[in-house]
Amino acid sequence: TKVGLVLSQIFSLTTSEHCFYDTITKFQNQMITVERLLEYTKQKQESKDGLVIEHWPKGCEIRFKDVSLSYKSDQDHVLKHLNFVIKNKQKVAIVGRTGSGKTSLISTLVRLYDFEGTIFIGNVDIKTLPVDFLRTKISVVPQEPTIFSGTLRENIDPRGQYSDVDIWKAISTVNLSLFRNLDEKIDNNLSVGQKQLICMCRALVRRNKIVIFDESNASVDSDTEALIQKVISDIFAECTVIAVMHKLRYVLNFDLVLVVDKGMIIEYGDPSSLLKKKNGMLSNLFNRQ
Ligand SMILES: Nc1ncnc2c1ncn2[C@@H]1O[C@H](COP(=O)(O)OP(=O)(O)OP(=O)(O)O)[C@@H](O)[C@H]1O
Repeated sequence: TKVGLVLSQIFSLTTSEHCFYDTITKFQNQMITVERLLEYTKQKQESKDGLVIEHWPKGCEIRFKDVSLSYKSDQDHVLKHLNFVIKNKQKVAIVGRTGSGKTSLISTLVRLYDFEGTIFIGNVDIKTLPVDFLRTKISVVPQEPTIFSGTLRENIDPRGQYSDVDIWKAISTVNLSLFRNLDEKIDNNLSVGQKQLICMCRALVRRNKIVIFDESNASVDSDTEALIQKVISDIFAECTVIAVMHKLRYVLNFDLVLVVDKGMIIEYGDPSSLLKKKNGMLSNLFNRQ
């Protein structure tokens, strides 16, 4: 439509010519949609094999053992031989320059891509679990949260598993005061921060013990940012939390910081010690903000 409008302004087109370009633009958009759908049909199906383990995970220690990842076999690795341990209930911030591999690292935990090496959660190699089962046990709050065109209830509890009381409890915990009714349709004009808070409600009702948070690159107002940090440190106190952080203002709230660069771990330790390191990568990133 925009292309049609611009063309009509440049060439001072008549209404019928304007309609013609409008139709062409719509047709082009529909062709892109068809192209995308065809791409999806070519995607390899994920294997659903594996063994469900009752009451897994008991302890939520996460252990990466020589984990590497490349998106395509003919491309360089974006994660290179990662080895680290996150203890049960620890809160870990992952930081690094743009493109260093932070989002790729957290995507391995829900097996979004095939990686080399082993990730143990609660002493179980996650490749031995059915992928759907694994994903129901880990809550992910993505950088660009998806909000379905539906009600607040459908967005927080898509499978209709929880009571109104549980859902309201989650909403009030994250202080989402915007809503009066669970069957209210969600307006897609919500801010990124508000969408992330709705994703956090999904995590809260499911009571998963592992929460992954990918901070948005978009600007989030300071109140919402503070609220998100409070949820991570206080509300998810009993969970193991891994949070990709772009803004380093709240980095001292975390037990540990893992600094990645070019897919490798450069520093891993408690934030106050790392910030004291002269010419350390965390202190350099921190001072630059
Ligand atoms: N789905 C993908 N397919 C191919 N390459 C990808 C894909 N996702 C990320 N990459 C590449 O992998 C590298 C690491 O990207 P990643 O998104 O993990 O970095 P990041 O540290 O999270 O960046 P940012 O801070 O900008 O979010 C980049 O070179 C990126 O271009």
